[in-house]
Amino acid sequence: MNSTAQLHQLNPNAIALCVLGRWIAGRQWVPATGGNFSIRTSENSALVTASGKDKGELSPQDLLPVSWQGQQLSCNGTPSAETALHAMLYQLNPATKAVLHTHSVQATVFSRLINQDNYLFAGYEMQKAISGISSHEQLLPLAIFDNTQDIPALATELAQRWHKQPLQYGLLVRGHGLYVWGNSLEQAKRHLEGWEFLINCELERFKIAGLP
Ligand SMILES: CSC[C@@H](O)[C@@H](O)C(=O)COP(=O)(O)O
Ligand SMILES: [Zn+2]
Repeated sequence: MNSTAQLHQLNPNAIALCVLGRWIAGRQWVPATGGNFSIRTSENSALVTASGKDKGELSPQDLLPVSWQGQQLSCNGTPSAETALHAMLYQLNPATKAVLHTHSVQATVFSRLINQDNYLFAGYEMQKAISGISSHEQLLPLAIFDNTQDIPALATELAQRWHKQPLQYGLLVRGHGLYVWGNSLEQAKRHLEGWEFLINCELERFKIAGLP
């Protein structure tokens, strides 16, 4: 490992991200090496989890320095297979400091029950867990994208949709999982819990009231 990589991994946020990974894994949201995480280190770089790692057992050396120029990524190692989506989220909003991707059963099932490319949450106090939302009466959209193994294509689609309407700190990939982000690691964690809570509420409601 070169000295720049070692310096990045001494970043206190790198340790905080490893700790958060254990917390997320404890909720069964990253089974079987699923999911990936990153924290921004500069305008055009981030530490990204190495591909194929158990995200509940990360140590700082599992966070790889990645930099980007548009869709061009560079890294001395094999970062997450979904790094292009992280890089796109950082490029779409310079304030974004952390990105978390999870594979909870609930988010995965919910994403398969919704055929539209957006689902509107309304009426939940917990919508206020998402930054910018101040009332349960405010509509809160969650964007849903079809899954693909072509992650650069998904990143391009994300950018196209974002330019029409910026997303609200979360998106679902159908049959795959949830992405959340935030202006700090703590905010990204709050968005993760918030979106998971809202998705669970709607799933419970569908069981009683039927699908929308
Ligand atoms: C367990 S397969 C899941 C992967 O295909 C992918 O969706 C994922 O989230 C983890 O990939 P990774 O390359 O480890 O970041
Ligand atoms: Zn994934």
